[in-house]
Amino acid sequence: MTILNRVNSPSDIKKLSKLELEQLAYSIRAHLLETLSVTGGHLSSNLGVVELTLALHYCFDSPIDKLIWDVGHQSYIHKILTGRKEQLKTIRSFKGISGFPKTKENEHDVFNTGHSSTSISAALGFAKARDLKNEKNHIISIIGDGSLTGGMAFEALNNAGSLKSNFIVVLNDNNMSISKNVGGLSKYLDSLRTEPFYTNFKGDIEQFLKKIPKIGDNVINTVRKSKESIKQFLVPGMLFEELGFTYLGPVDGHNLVDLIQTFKNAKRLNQPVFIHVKTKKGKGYKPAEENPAKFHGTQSFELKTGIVKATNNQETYSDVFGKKIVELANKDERLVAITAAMPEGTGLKSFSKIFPKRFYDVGIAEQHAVTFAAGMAASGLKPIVAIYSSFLQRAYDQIIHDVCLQNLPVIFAIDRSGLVGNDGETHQGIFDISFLSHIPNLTVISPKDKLDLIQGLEFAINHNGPVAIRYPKGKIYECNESIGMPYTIGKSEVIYKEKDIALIAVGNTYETVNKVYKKLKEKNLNVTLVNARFIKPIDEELIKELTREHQFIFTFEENVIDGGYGQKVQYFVKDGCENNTIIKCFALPNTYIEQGSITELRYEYGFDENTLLEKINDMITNTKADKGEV
Ligand SMILES: Cc1ncc(C[n+]2csc(CCOP(=O)(O)OP(=O)(O)O)c2C)c(N)n1
Ligand SMILES: CC(=O)[C@@H](O)[C@H](O)COP(=O)(O)O
Ligand SMILES: [Mg+2]
Repeated sequence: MTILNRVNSPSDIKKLSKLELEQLAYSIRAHLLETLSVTGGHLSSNLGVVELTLALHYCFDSPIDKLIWDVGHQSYIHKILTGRKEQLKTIRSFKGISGFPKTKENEHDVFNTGHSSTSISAALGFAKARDLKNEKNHIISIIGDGSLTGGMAFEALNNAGSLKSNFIVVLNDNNMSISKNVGGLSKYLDSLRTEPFYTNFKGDIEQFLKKIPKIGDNVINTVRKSKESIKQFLVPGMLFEELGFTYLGPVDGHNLVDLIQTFKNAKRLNQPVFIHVKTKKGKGYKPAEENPAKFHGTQSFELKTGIVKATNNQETYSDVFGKKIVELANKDERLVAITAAMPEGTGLKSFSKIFPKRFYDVGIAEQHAVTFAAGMAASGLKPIVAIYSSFLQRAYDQIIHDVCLQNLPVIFAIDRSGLVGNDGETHQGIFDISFLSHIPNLTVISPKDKLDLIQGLEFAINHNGPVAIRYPKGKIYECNESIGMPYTIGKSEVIYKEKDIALIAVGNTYETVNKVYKKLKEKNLNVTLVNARFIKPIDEELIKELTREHQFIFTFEENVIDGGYGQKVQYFVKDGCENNTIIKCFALPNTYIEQGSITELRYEYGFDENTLLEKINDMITNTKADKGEV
């Protein structure tokens, strides 16, 4: 029986001795590793915060005190300590527990997260509300060094410094985002971590200077004249002090005694406190310590060796995108690539190695990435900004105000469009068609397969204006019937042209729709099959033509129904065509879609081949019956 068996809630750890806490940290790591080696998940970040989470729950009284986890991918230990250790095996799975904090899941999850850099703002909101209500509790935001590169974190720090009550920001600094952290701030934090002098310096500046032979007295005299500037040199965390925080640290984030002492001190201060904790990403598991990025978000793996279980090395959409832009960059030296802290996920790793001077990782700063690209485009370059669909939501105004209003030739490579699966609500890329397809000047395309993605990127590079090209997570689809029709703006790709029933597939839905098409053909129905390709502008000429010869047009998209492609078609047909063609849009409901595998979610939301076929058949039969045709 391990000590973890005795821990079912945070109150159970408050009575433990130092030795027992250390044993508990060991048991938690073992439990985490054993479970995640089967389920997969965000391993490295969680291994790095075992002691930090233990110390937080030891010192504070959750859920009265509020622990707000930035991104929340590192909240697994918090989940283990708050009654969910058995459920950990269901993490990120359909109907299981979420990989992020969820208020509906547990009272200790006080604020939902998933996207980065929100925790300080949210915590400050809690703190202000507490003060207004005259309540007495502690509010703690726990943010990583990667997430601190997000602008929102600074907006919140700037706002928080004036608070006159207790508010704690814990910086979990492991020098890593998913990949190595980037930028000036990271260097600044690094300087605080690497100078042991700073770490130990707590005393009187003058006492210290006196110890320096000869130089000391002179320096003191100068210093007396300029107390602030010497503070600048010698007080660690001056940046945070200047923002109005009391800076504590750096603290060894794997030393429970130091952590507990620091949190106890921080609790006593009636003001904003910034605690700088240094941790090692992947701590306690050699393969993850050696390669934290690989185990940041991992599939299942063999515990002994750290070998990630076979994914058959399947080529993904991100891989194809990454290869193609290297090829395009070889031909066009104006092409540059930008990522917001996702070089691996977006497939830009090889580009970064081949063209280091034309590659920019700007940190977790999607808004900045877009406007940065706009500046480059305005200077004659061809920037490609590769951002996941859900993270691009952040940069809505920058897309409109900085890029599209000026009709600048920025290419938005939107990865993870559509359902992404296990990350759940915060990460599903199901809003991009709706939030992009009404923006003037922006062309929006959604390729159906590998060849189409390649052609789409060629089109985007040659187009003189902003283009958004969206493609999904996972294995690339190669369509045997791919005809590779050349790209013309606003023209769909007609794969088979008949009469009566038209199926128009948007992007990745083509794979399933193609199967539906074949089943309908087996029933000797007359079916037209179209790859929409352009979401904006839509192919009005084709749609007009289809309404003349088809009783039904069915559209398919992995996007919420409102503001989607199907509604655009419906609107156009109502407004611009004279026939009575029935348009039925297959899309996702206007809701937040939980976690699960992509296949499970497609079943759940009726997007699998059989359900679609059934619905289409029913619709055809009912309509014909209404018309007295059967
Ligand atoms: C807005 C946004 N952009 C990108 C991401 C993807 N992302 C998740 S975790 C992460 C790295 C976070 O680094 P850090 O905060 O230092 O935490 P660590 O993983 O090092 O523990 C990134 C880039 C995200 N969740 N949200
Ligand atoms: C926590 C987070 O936002 C990322 O780690 C995300 O889970 C990455 O998703 P992919 O695994 O699809 O790259
Ligand atoms: Mg980090």
